[in-house]
Amino acid sequence: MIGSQDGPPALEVQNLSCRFGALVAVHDVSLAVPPGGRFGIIGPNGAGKTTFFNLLSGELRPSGGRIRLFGEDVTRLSPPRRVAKGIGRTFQITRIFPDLTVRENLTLALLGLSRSKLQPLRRWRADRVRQQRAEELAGSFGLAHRLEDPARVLSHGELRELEVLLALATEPRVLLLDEPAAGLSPAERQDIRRLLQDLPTSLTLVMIEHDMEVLREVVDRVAVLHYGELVVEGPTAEVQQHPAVREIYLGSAEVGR
Ligand SMILES: Nc1ncnc2c1ncn2[C@@H]1O[C@H](COP(=O)(O)OP(=O)(O)OP(=O)(O)O)[C@@H](O)[C@H]1O
Repeated sequence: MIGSQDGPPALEVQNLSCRFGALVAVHDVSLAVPPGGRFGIIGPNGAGKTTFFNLLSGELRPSGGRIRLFGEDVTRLSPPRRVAKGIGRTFQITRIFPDLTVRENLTLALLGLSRSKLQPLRRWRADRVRQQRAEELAGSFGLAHRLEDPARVLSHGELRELEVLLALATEPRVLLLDEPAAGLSPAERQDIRRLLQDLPTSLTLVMIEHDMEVLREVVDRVAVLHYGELVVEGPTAEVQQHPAVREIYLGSAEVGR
């Protein structure tokens, strides 16, 4: 496994649960991801994956359990405070502003680091450090030529890349990616796979993803959620072959791909 076994895990979840009325969307889930670990979460539709992410990023409060980031209990912190502590994420539904350029979207995300969100646009442009960082980020994903284009003209694949960049702009220590390859063409999938493989090794990555090829290449361990429960967790290849997992996915192409 990538990552150190010394010290506290980058992310530790203990007995985490979330109820919506009578429905238990996440039930007593425990797992730990070491610093620099690459971790995948799979499960059929409605298994509780997005709810689990919302608990991690603070969009939802758990009904029970604990979340620790590098040993620090963040269970009760608001989403912005978790971002400040180092949890970054993308969303299944994009949060990109379509009429702003790639540069402006990135600059806005970079401004999320400070308390100066209300600076007028011309002052962002004068902020050389952030402009340089926006250019570096775009360059690292091959989006430098798109900096001055409005986000609405980007391809689906480029939008997905921009989402990852926006999350990286918050300088996360733990990055949560919600289906980064969803809806991409085979060529775009390859691009995002490469991009994810090239992320700094110090970054801890947790991603929800259906595409087993992406998972095999990017993550080293996978957890399977089913009806809100963690059914199996282990090395990607083993999990893929696990009888319980094959049964859950029986009739579905997802796990055999
Ligand atoms: N805000 C909510 N209020 C009530 N029920 C919810 C809410 N959010 C999710 N659920 C329910 O919780 C269960 C888990 O949903 P969740 O979206 O977490 O699953 P998922 O594994 O992410 O599914 P998908 O792959 O379709 O995105 C589902 O039965 C869903 O209908």
